[in-house]
Amino acid sequence: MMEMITIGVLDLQGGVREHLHLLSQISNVRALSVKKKEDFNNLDGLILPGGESTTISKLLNIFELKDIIINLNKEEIPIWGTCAGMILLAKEIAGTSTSHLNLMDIKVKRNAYGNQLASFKSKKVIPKISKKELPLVFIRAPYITNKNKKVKTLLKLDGKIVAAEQDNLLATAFHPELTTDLRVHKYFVNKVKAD
Ligand SMILES: NC(=O)CC[C@H](N)C(=O)O
Repeated sequence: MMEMITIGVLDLQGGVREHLHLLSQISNVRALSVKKKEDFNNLDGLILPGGESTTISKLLNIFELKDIIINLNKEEIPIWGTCAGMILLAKEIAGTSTSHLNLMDIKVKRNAYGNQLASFKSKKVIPKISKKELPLVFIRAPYITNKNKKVKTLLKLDGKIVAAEQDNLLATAFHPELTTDLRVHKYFVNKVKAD
């Protein structure tokens, strides 16, 4: 029998259920919503969902969860941030001197597509994930404006980095959990298994 792996989805605000729903369709994965300190014990991977990064960050402080997530990263547990989750991972946020978890060597611009393009869909191949196009859903999305050499670009859209990876960390500006396509979740699951 294949070993089960446990993936937590940070459940403070935002698109939690959608991630849990997609993970529940992947075999040998136990998906949990995590919000209390003890929920973070024995996780093999963690997803930081989309939502509102400043709100999630405030709640992380209130529930004293930042150090717990920073420690998971020290243990090289795979962590995937989607949209607001990517902003939480970033070491720099354009236009402000604050950052949240301060884990990934990226600078992000929030709401980077402005009002007119606040939400849009696209399709692109992400060679490291699949040879066939993936559906991409962007909602008031950030993109990555700068990164250092440790960060590998997975996808650029119109010249802007919208998916990247740094060791155990994965960041996507878009929302695979709002599609029915499991490929990005499976990619993350494989990252967890390889860990
Ligand atoms: N869909 C999203 O997660 C949007 C992110 C949001 N604009 C933020 O800055 O936190």
